[in-house]
Amino acid sequence: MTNTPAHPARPVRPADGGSAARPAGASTLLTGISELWTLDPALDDPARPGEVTGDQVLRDAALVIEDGRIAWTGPASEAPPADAAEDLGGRAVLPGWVDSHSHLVFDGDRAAEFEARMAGQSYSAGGIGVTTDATRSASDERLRTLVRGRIAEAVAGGTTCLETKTGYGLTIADELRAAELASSLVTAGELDEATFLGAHLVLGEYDGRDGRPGAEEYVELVSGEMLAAVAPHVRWIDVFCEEGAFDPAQSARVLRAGAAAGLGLRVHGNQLGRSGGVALAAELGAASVDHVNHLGPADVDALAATASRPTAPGDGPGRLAVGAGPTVATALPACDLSTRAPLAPARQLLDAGAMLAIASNCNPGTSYTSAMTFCVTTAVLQMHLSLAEALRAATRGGALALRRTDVGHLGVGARADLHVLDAPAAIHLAYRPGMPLTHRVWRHGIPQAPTSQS
Ligand SMILES: N=CN[C@@H](CCC(=O)O)C(=O)O
Ligand SMILES: [Zn+2]
Repeated sequence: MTNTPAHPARPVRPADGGSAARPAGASTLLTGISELWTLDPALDDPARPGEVTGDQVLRDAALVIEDGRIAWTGPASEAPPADAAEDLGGRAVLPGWVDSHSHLVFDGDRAAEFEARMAGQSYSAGGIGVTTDATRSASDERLRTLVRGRIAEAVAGGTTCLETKTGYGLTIADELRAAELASSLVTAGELDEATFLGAHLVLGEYDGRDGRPGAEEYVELVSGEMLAAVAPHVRWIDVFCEEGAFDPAQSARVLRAGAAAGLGLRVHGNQLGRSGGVALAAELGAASVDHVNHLGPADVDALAATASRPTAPGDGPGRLAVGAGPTVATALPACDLSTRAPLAPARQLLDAGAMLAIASNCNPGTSYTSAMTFCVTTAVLQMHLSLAEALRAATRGGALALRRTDVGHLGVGARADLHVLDAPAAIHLAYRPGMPLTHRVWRHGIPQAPTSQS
């Protein structure tokens, strides 16, 4: 197998600027696909949940996009006619990455903090306050421009489904502003999921000294008035359950209030130590617990035990109920490297039977990158996952963590979110680390701006 596509991409019919320009109902046939990772859930093996089966990867394949959805996949020799066609030149096609964990609503960077860390300092939650100051000072317009720029970066790297969190406002007004921004971008189809993270840090203004309110009063605010203001704009609530942030009792209080408000639960847990976040997430039925660097055997067992929890239909097409199903363990490889933390034991989690996702955790403190491809590469090279395991975790795994069935795979009816590689096989993602392998991206069936020479 060579490391270049079999032949250059060649439009079979003239490029017309994308399906956005085509009439509704127009179909596009993509051929020249050397390897098509459909990861079609209809072909899952019930005896091996969480694994990629042979039928879920097609060779010499084709697919049809219609109305922003996958309308057909199969062998190229059996491809049906379509209104337009494009030859992808012998490239591999994957579902777009599902990045189930990012913090894109912020201003400022923390390069100096990062540099100090590379010189030996350890990460602590306190830096969140630095970003909170910068974010509060940013105008609405500036914040929107920054977030949209970060989304564009993520999409250029093959991400087509993106969650993001509030958490750098930490007052009612500032958290509401971040939630409204995220929610407006979800409505516009630029983001996919929005999460309330008022429980990110107890700022110094809640130190309980000299008549100032204390941490418990902040927890009261987050789970009361702040939650009430933000909840209409988000689907999820998250909490940073860690020493220096929120302890398990405080975290439980916030999460229970979120659940009572109809939100799904997410947890930042066991990042800096055995914080109790994993146990809490499993106990409360969180959809995901993220970081998971410091796990004891009981944590691994608790996550694995949730894997058989059934999901339930949600309140819209492509959505599952937020409160049913496994607690997905979400590894954040770029964050682990950027904080010089022990890598999350993804191999051990998979071997134990836990559900796994991989996400970027893009944020200015611990992981200033949205490069999901880098995360997948790292998971293979450093966390000892197979390419299929890492690829699945960064697509289907993320979708499960977000309780979505419309993304993370290319089964018929799925959102037409495609990641075309400048390579004949997906293993090149790990075989050629760091190379710009994203050739083309389709999101909602719409081709995005080309990202590499064809
Ligand atoms: N750990 C908590 N929150 C972020 C970091 C936030 C920051 O340091 O600004 C994370 O997921 O790593
Ligand atoms: Zn995070």
